[in-house]
Amino acid sequence: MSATSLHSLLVVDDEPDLRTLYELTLLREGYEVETAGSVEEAWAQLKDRTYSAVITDMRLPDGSGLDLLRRLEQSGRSERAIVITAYGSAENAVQALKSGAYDYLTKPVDLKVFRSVVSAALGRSPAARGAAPNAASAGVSSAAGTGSGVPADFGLGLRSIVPRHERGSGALRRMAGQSAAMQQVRALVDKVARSMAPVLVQGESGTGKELVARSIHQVSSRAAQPFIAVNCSAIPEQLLEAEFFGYRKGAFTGAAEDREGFFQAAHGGTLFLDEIGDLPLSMQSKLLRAIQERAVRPVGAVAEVAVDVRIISATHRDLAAEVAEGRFRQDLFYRLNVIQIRVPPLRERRDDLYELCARMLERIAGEAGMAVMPRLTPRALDHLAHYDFPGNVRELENLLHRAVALSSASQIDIEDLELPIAPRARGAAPAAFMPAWPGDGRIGDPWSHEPVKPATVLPEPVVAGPAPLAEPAVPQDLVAYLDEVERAVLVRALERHRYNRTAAGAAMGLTLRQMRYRMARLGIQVAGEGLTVDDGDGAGD
Ligand SMILES: Nc1ncnc2c1ncn2[C@@H]1O[C@H](COP(=O)(O)OP(=O)(O)OP(=O)(O)O)[C@@H](O)[C@H]1O
Repeated sequence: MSATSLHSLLVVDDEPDLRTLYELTLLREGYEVETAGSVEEAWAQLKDRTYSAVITDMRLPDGSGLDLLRRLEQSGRSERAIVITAYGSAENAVQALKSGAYDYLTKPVDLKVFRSVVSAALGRSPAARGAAPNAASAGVSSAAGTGSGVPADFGLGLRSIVPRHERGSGALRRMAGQSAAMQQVRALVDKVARSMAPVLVQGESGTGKELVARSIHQVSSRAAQPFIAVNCSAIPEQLLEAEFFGYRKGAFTGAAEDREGFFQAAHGGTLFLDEIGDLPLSMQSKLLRAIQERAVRPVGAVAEVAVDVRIISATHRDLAAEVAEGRFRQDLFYRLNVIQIRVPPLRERRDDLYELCARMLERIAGEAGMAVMPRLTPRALDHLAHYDFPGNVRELENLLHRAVALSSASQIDIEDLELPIAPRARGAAPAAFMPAWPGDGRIGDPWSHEPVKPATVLPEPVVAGPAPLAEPAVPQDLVAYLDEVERAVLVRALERHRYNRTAAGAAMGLTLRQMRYRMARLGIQVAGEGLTVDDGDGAGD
């Protein structure tokens, strides 16, 4: 018995010829197949037994495929559903996905696509597709264009491929925040992970859109397959087609070998298209075609290659407005926006700030191998509470990284934050920041070393008014700034290791020789039971 015959399928279509065609195709794949010609007939069979999947035509004599889908949903059945819709009826396809279909097929059904959609629905790995593009396998991104029209470095805009060891883990757990908004995001992630429906993640820069996309992938049945993240805005227009669809050797000057594109690299998995709103119109129509046909034609190739890819896209733009302005194709918008997840900016979910700080500080400290997790003083947290975070969670993350590097003690105070707003008069964090995190003083509590109950820290509720907007700080002298960061880190490491240079260096992956060099360069000297630091001009290179 082959592995596929473990799967039983119910095919529902009222046209006998098509029914037979589908049946034969599936039997040849090794599945066990039963058929029905109407909604009621199908339902009667479903009452008798469970199938692995139901493949149904949309138009049936006694109702529609959607009726069958709803019944399956309402009775909590485990079958995955695939709906076959008439050509060009995007509305029906979208409707089917929204009603819980795993995927849809359009007529006339391409049997290759048919087989691959069914096997994806059953959680079988698609056929191996050869190697990913070079840059892709290196997992590197480069935003530099060549300007010559010749793609010198394929993989432009390619942000990452989930490394094998990270697959199926992490992103959802990493997503912090218990605000109503984040709970809704999590619930949606869980719901949409079960289908193939395209998802559009909308939100300002740095809100966590990619984290949402990774979470969907990791929760989905595609988790063991690649997750390819692409930044559409980083790819020069003339390279887009080759980057997305690949190319054949000799297709243009410099094409010395066949190369697969993002679609082929994501085969069986998820393709995350970040900044989709930045794709030029010409590429939008090619992308639409690839999504509709589930096939791509590499530049210079004659034949198309079938691809099984789930698309998740993201944008910080209002895509509906872009459509109205004629900058984004309506039909593509319709295809991508089957399910929308909006990730709110940090200032709209201020309740999450406390937990975010706690989790990030814990992670930063863990990554840096610090014995004690640095904590925010109440003053510092109050200060953060009055900042609007135009760069959202990413800005908070960067700011905490910098603060950990700059603060010489295990507490992070206002000065270490370097926020571009003036500190308020000494006071409490506003009520809007009442932590949803249990302030129990454990390692995850960023407030202080002591167990602090919010009520004792927040004597009087203050309603957070709109915080003044300001440009994030940019150092006026980057070299001096980075030296300052490095100096603070070295001093802290030396203090932690009782001024033993070998131990302090080893803790940071430096040899004694490297440590000596850096200390000399930054004017740090061990003097008896302490340090002298000369941060003036004296420190030679
Ligand atoms: N809810 C969260 N919990 C923990 N970390 C988060 C959360 N949201 C975002 N982050 C972290 O913030 C950083 C930025 O997130 P991400 O890259 O997903 O944002 P984005 O919206 O995709 O940004 P951009 O629009 O610039 O591409 C990442 O390091 C991510 O891990």
